[in-house]
Amino acid sequence: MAKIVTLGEIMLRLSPQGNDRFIQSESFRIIPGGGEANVAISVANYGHEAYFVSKLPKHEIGQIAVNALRRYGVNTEFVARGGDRVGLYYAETGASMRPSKVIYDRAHSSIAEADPSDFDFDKIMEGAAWFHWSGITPAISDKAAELTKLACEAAKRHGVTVSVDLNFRKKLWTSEKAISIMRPLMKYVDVCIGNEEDAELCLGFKPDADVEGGQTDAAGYEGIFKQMMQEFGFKYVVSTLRESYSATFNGWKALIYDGKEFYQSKRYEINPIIDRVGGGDSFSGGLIHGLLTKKTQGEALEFAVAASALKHTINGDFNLVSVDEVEALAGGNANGRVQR
Ligand SMILES: O=C(O)C(=O)C[C@H](O)[C@H](O)CO
Repeated sequence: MAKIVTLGEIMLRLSPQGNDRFIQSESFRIIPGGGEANVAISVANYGHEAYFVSKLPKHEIGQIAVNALRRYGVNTEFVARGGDRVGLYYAETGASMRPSKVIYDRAHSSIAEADPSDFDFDKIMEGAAWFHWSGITPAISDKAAELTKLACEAAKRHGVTVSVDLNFRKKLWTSEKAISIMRPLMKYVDVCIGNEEDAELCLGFKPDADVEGGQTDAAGYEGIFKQMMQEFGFKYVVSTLRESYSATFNGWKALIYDGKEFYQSKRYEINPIIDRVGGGDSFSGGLIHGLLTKKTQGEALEFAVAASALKHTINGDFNLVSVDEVEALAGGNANGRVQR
């Protein structure tokens, strides 16, 4: 299996019980998570040598996050320790027509204030097959954006495949700022993951005209994918596609383009959704495993979309599933019966 490195922030998610609102809560559950940490845990579950790179305080609250990574087999040797703050976010789970809500409390976290001297990126990338980051990392702070660039440069020096999940977060930066930082970073990227909204807000691509009811259909993606490929020369452009036409219909599928063929995965109907946070990250984790181990882009995508469909059934950010469980779903052998 391969050495896979991810860079970003792991936070503590503070959530009310069940569907309670923030203001009626007397206690919050602590759930560790963060885009790139979630990807590291996914690939560790698939048997890879996963390394998460970040900075966390030395105190016990920082240790909660380190322990969460170690519990699932992620190597934390390159998590620098120091600074004062672990990023927090509060997440309220919606119900029916009431949407879920996130409030960040992450400014001045240790990773937001980390310095290049906290990391030896050449050592980190040595022997790695894959480096993954997301648009959340450069959005955290200018210093974190600089770290992202240094990590990408080191990855390229060591011949490491680089993937990005564009992951636009409007509470962290504006589209103008995102475009100015993200576009120059695309020259390091081999595999670009993002929906049409991310492509517009992070990279400045305008969606095609055939957007129906606010959702671009699979055909509408072809134009955007072609433009992205032409401009940045990615090896693959990939997107998940949520088809939610009602509160109970949660269609979930994905698309991949290698510059020659568009492949569209099968669609899963996920009902009920237990926790959608981390759904995109579980897709990225599955895609990395798929592209590293499968023969075709189609097989890789089917693995990724099945992995992320399963994530929606699990509480917390992490996709705690094995290769066999994902293969069973992707291969049509999962029937929801008790496994004895
Ligand atoms: O929004 C973020 O910055 C997070 O990393 C929180 C969640 O873990 C992430 O959004 C899941 O993809």
